[in-house]
Amino acid sequence: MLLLISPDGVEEALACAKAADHLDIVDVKKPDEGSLGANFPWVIREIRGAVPADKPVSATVGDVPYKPGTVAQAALGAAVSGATYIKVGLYGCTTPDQAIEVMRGVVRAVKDFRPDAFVVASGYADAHRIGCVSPLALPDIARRSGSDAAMLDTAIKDGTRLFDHVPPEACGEFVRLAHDAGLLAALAGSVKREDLALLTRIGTDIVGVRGAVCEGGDRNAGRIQPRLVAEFRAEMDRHAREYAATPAAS
Ligand SMILES: O=C[C@H](O)COP(=O)(O)O
Repeated sequence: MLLLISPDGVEEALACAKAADHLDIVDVKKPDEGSLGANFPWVIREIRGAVPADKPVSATVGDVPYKPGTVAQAALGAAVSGATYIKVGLYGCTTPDQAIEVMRGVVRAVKDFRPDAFVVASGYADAHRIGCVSPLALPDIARRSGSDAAMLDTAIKDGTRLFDHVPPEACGEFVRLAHDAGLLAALAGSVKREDLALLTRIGTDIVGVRGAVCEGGDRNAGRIQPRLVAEFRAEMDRHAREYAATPAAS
């Protein structure tokens, strides 16, 4: 399982750089603009320059409306700024067809510019609270749009977590559907260390985290701490080892 950490700017990206041995992807976002809030192009560029070259930089394009042209152009902006993982939160899409249309535009805009870029179609575990496409529709949306991964995060950061909205068995189904479609499965949403055993067992490819590696577990007031990133990673590795040793894993 890969560890994706979401700094809110250059200062926190430097904290990620200090913990670079313990994480896999640095995901630039602007949490005060929403769950997948987009940051400025110059911030993405500066972060690309600040983290080790072998660590991919991801950028969120926002909790986007159903406006395919607007979103495609924003996604290209993130790619031009140096992000090679482009994450789109399909907040304003109420049907799978709308979501596919948005993601097709993103895939074309990004891959015409950079064919090896990795496009992530993200929905929300708490879609029922905001009226967007349902979580289990995401793998098919990602497949039919030519995206590389399907993701779930939580839209409303009120202390509820991924598994509060999509129970582990349904997350397992999400992962299976993504894998059957040839995609990676990414899961996030106030994930804590105690969720790692289940996330490992269901075959999650990427876990996305912010709050759990911020001081006091506070994704807004706390700052990312390299020590907490290292501890989170150690816990991931422990679960990976334990799971690999169980008969179910073979
Ligand atoms: O992409 C991952 C998100 O930043 C998760 O943030 P969170 O762990 O605070 O919910």
